[in-house]
Amino acid sequence: MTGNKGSMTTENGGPARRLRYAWLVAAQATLMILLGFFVTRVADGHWPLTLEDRLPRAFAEHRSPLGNGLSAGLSLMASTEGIVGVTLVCVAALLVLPRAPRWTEAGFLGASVAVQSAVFLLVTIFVERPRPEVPQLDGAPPTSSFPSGHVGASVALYGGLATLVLSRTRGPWRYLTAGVLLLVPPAVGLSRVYRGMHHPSDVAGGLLNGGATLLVMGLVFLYGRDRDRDSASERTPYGVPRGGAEEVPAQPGRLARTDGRPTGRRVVVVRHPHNCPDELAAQVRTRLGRHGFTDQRWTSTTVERPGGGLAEECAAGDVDLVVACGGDGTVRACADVVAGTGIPLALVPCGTGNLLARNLDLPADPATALEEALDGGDFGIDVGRVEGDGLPPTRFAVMTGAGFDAAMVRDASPALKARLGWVAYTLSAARHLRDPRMRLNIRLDGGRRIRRRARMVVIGNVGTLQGGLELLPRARPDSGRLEIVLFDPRGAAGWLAAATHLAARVVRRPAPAPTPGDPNGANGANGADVVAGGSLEYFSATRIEVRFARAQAREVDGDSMSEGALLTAGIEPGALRMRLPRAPGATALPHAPGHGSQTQHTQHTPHTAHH
Ligand SMILES: Nc1ncnc2c1ncn2[C@@H]1O[C@H](COP(=O)(O)OP(=O)(O)OP(=O)(O)O)[C@@H](O)[C@H]1O
Repeated sequence: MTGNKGSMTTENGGPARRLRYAWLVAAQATLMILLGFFVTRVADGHWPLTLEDRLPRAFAEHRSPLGNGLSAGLSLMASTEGIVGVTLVCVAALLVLPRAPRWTEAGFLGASVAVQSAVFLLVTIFVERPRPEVPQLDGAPPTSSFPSGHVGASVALYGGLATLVLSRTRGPWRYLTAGVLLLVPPAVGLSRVYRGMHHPSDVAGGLLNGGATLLVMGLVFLYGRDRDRDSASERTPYGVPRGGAEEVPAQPGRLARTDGRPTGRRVVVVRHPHNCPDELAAQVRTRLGRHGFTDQRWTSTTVERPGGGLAEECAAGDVDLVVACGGDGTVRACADVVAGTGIPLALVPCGTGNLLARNLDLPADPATALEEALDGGDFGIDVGRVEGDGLPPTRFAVMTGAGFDAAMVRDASPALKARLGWVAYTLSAARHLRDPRMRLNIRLDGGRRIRRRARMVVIGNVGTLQGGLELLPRARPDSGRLEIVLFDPRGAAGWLAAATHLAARVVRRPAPAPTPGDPNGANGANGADVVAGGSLEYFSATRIEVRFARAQAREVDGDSMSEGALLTAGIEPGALRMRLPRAPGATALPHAPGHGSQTQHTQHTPHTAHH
C-alpha cells in the first residue's frame, strides 16, 4: 500500500512538522479573544450591535411548538453529547470501513473538533458576555455568550465532514452531500438565537472560530499529507532518494530501479477530456514523472476515436506503459489496442461506472489508484471478444449484453451522467422495466441451441456492479471463461425475487455460486444454475452465441452499440497485461525483457481452481 511508505515518512516527520503549525492555533485563539474584546467592549452599544437583539426578541415573541422542537433537535445535534458521539462514530468509521484506515482524515476530523472546543473554552475565560435578555429555552451554561460553542463545534464537525467529502471523494453527489452538511452550522446558529441562548454576533464568532479551526487543521493534516506523500514518492521503497533525470543510469530504453526491477520510461496516457479534469491530469503527470516515466505522450479521446491516438503510438513502438484516464469505455478502447501486445495498462478510473477498476479492487480515488498500481506489478487478465451483425469484432474487459441493460445504457442522459454519475443509469433503467421480453436462443461452446425468453442477457469477464451487486457471482478476470446471465423476472413477484436474491448476496457476501453442472449446486437444464424462482439463469462458457428473434439494443463495456439480432463472444485468456497494486488472482508476470511489438501470453488460473 502506498500509504505504508507514506505513513512511514509521516510518522517520522509528521508530528514535528505539525508542531510547527501550533503557532497558528495560538494566533487563532488570540484573534478570537481580541474579537471578543472588540464585540463586548468596543462595538457594544454601537450600531449595528444595538440592533442585533431584535432577532432573539422577535423569536421569543413568536415561538411555536414546531419551532421549539426543531430548534431543540438542531441544538442537540451540536450539543457536547451530540458532537462527541457523531465525531467518535465518524472517526471509527474512517478507521474501520475503508480498506486501509484513514488516519489522516480521522486525525483531521478529531483534531478539528478538539481544537475548536479548546479555543472556544479559552476565549470564554477572557471574554465575558451575558446572554440575550429574553426567556431562554435551555439552561444557560456558565460560559460567556461569545462565541457560540454549539455553532463553532458544528462548523468543526459538519464543516470538517464536508471538507472530507469534497476533498476525498468523487462524483457529483459529493456537492449535494457537502451542501447538506454545510447547512447544519447556520441552522444550528439560527436555533441558538431562536432559543434565546445567543446574540447573532455570538453565532458569527462561532462560525469564525469553527472556520478558522478547519483552515488550520486542513493545513496541518490534509495539505500536510500531500506534502508527505510527495516527499515520500521522491524516495524508493527503501528510502533511497530517487534519481532525477540527470542521475538516471545511461541505459537506453529502460531505467533500473534501486529495488532491482526494471521500469519503463515511455508512457502513453489516453485521456477522456470530460472525465479527467486538468487537476487530475496534472496529478497523473506528476506521479508518472516521479515513477520514471519522463517521456509522456498524451492523447485525448473523441466520440469517433475512444482510444485517441493510442494505436498509432503503439505502432510506432517502444511504449512501456499505457494509462487509461476515463471510464470503462476508455479502458475498453485501450484494451482493444494493447491486449496481446505485452504492453501493460494502468487505470485512472474517472468515468461513471469504472466497473473494471471496482472488480480489480482499485482505490476509488483515481490518482491513488494509479499511484498504488505504479508501486505494484504486472498481472495478466482475460479479455472478451464480441462481434455480431453490424457489430465489428471488438474486445471488452467488463461485460457485453443485450436487452434491458443495453437500453438503459443507450438512454442514460449524458447531462444526467455528468451531474449524477451512475444514478443516471438507475433513472434510465426505471424507464425500461416494462420493456417486452426478448425471444432468443443461446449456444455455448458449440453445443446445442437453448431456447429462452429473457429481458436481458449479460456476458461478463467480471461480475460486480455498483454497490457490490454481484450480477455474475462466478466471474473472475483470470478464470479463462465468460459467465452469462439471463435475466427474466416475471411479474412483480419475479422482480421481487430477483432483487431479493441479488441484495442478499450483497449483504451476506456469500461463497461463490455453484459451478454449472455441479451436482451440488446446478438445478437447471443444460448445466445452468437457476435461482430466484427462475428469474436468473447462469451459464459459463468460453464461446457463446446468442441469437435474438428481433434486433435488440446491445452494449459493450457500458458503451451503446448498434441494434442487432446476434452476439458472438469468446475469451482471450490472460491477454491483457495490467499494472495493478496486487494480483486479481492471476499469476504475476515476469517483466518482459523488451516489449512494444512482442506478444505476452500469461498464465491464468484455471477456472476450476475457483470453485
Ligand atoms: N471527447 C469526447 N467527448 C464526448 N464523448 C466522448 C469523448 N471521448 C470519448 N467519448 C465517449 O465517452 C464514452 C466513453 O466514456 P467512458 O467510458 O470513459 O466514461 P463513462 O461512460 O463516463 O464511464 P463508465 O464507462 O465507467 O460508466 C464513449 O462512448 C466515447 O464515445
